[in-house]
Amino acid sequence: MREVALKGKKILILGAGAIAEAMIRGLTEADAVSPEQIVVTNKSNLERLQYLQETYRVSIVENLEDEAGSEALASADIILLACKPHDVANVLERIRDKVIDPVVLSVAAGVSTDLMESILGQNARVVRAMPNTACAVLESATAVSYGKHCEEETKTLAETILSVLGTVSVVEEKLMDVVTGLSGSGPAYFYYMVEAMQSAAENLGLPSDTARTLILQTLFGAGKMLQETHLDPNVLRRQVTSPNGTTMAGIRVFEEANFKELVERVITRAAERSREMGEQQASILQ
Ligand SMILES: NC(=O)C1=CN([C@@H]2O[C@H](COP(=O)(O)OP(=O)(O)OC[C@H]3O[C@@H](n4cnc5c(N)ncnc54)[C@H](OP(=O)(O)O)[C@@H]3O)[C@@H](O)[C@H]2O)C=CC1
Ligand SMILES: O=C(O)[C@@H]1CCC=N1
Repeated sequence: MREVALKGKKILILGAGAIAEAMIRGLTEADAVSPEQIVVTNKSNLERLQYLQETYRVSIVENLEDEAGSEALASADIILLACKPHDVANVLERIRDKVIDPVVLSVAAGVSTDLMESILGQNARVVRAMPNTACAVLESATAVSYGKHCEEETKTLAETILSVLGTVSVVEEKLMDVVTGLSGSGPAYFYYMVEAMQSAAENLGLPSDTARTLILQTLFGAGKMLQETHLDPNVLRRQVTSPNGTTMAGIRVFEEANFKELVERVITRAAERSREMGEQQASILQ
């Protein structure tokens, strides 16, 4: 089914940074898309393009204005927009007259389908997605919402690609900024926690390798417990928390520092930042 939907589709990726690489790696390693179906370009960093070409065997285009660039634009079935939010309007303006009705799948934080439609023309099929870098290992938590002109075929195509890379949740577009602050940025929150646990463990005398093994397996085990038992995290937490034991003592320190409130502030601020970046792009067009 997946092979049929993606078979022969040409994917042009505008942007060659962290998320583009994670998606390329996931799609090619899962064998969902062959490297010949993918063309990547960026603004100016040729070394980076060459690295992607050598690593994943994808094609690269240095300049969208030359013959190879024009050919890549005209033949693209899907344009994956993976540049920074502040480059989106400019990039879309440059390509709009050179593409032939592709599906535009944007992963840019904050940038609305309205904005993209207003640049590309009102019939453009525009998809706004928010994956995370775990695309690289096919474990992204991706959310998606659709522009006004996406019919079932476009939705199926987008969800087929994204579901290769992990889970896909369809959400109302007004929730995309929250999703961005939650699961788009989310891996970094867990990595930050791991960094903190690692340095605490080392400060308390554990060898670095041992600390890393213990922390990563604890993180992985907790995630698997949440997924496989379907129990509420609160229930699972209580199973670890013996009366008057070590966990209770540790959690009390979290509570004294208002940890839950802090996490809410973190996600609220990240969501707000997504909104701000979208508004900055919208204001350029006014
Ligand atoms: N990193 C993440 O975890 C996630 C990021 N995103 C979104 O993905 C997008 C990219 O993020 P990320 O990969 O981290 O960013 P990076 O800074 O790593 O990459 C940005 C890429 O965009 C390229 N670029 C800039 N201008 C143009 C242009 N005019 N035409 C083509 N390419 C261009 C840059 O090229 P050059 O190097 O030559 O300047 C670079 O390859 C952002 O919008 C972000 O919101 C979404 C989900 C997760
Ligand atoms: O930090 C960012 O802006 C991007 C969006 C989600 C994850 N990284």
